[in-house]
Amino acid sequence: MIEPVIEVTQLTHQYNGHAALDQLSFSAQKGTVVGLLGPNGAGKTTTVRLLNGLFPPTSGQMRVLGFDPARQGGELRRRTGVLTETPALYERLTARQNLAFFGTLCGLSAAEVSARAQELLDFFELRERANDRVQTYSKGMKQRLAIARALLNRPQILFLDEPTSGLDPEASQQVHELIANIRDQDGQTVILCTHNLFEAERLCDKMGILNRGRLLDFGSLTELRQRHAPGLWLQVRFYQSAPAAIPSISGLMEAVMENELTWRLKVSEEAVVPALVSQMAASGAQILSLQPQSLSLEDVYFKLQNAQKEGVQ
Ligand SMILES: Nc1ncnc2c1ncn2[C@@H]1O[C@H](COP(=O)(O)OP(=O)(O)OP(=O)(O)O)[C@@H](O)[C@H]1O
Repeated sequence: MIEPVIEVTQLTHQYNGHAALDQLSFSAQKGTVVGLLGPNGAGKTTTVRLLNGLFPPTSGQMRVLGFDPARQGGELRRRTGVLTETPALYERLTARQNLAFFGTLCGLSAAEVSARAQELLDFFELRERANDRVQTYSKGMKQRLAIARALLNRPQILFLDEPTSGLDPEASQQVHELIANIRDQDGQTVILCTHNLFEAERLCDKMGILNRGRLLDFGSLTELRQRHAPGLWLQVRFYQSAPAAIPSISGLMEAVMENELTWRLKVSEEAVVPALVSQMAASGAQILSLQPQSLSLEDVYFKLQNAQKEGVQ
């Protein structure tokens, strides 16, 4: 079995008696992207701070890369990289000078700093502008440089807090590709805090959905869908005419007519689909197309958040 790089059990944190995190439990495996999703104030940033040992939790247990962050924060932080919501870069220095400065702070030698900076400038496509002051960069370039800064020490875990906030779609897409590359090429674990559900759906292998410090659920999108929105919707389009009746096979949960030639059918699982198609064809139906319609993360997310609001959870 693969050892988790992060293991959190019943983690609770209060600021001045106010609970920011309440009994949070989850784990993250090496080489995966794990998302922490939730509205403002859900507890995402607090989780990142606790996992990096910036302060101890009120209660609960954590292991990160085998360390106890509350007691071994310094050792742990040499092996993690953090991009905060407001990344600190020196605007009057160039990208290369910024990387050199922060690399030296990480304890890299002059030769290591220069080689690593060059590697990162290439990877983040900043080479051409490496000797220009950061104040002349676009927001997307600054964000790429900030992620490069977080990667200087070759961290085993990279924490990214809202890495695409304020970026335009092109710059966001570029950052998404970089995050996927970081996981795929270097086998690093990425903890991604985000409000952006499209980003989470695209990048995360597993995700935790938080609300006011409570974890509403944790899993892959497939697992979350199975738990909170079971079944599979199919859109079926017929050629010229729809059948008078949709056959009642076992596993067909709902049938809704969209228009004369289009039906939406909900089945319990994919395995039921071939029998449904055969029965419809046997009854003379001419099927033009059949399109499975997966629920998006957004559908699942709002189902969970709304259930929480209504006190169902
Ligand atoms: N230093 C602090 N002192 C007091 N309360 C705090 C502090 N930091 C965070 N909180 C509170 O803890 C709760 C969780 O905040 P946190 O910043 O962890 O949430 P978040 O999910 O990262 O939110 P956002 O998406 O807005 O960054 C909020 O109610 C917040 O007001």
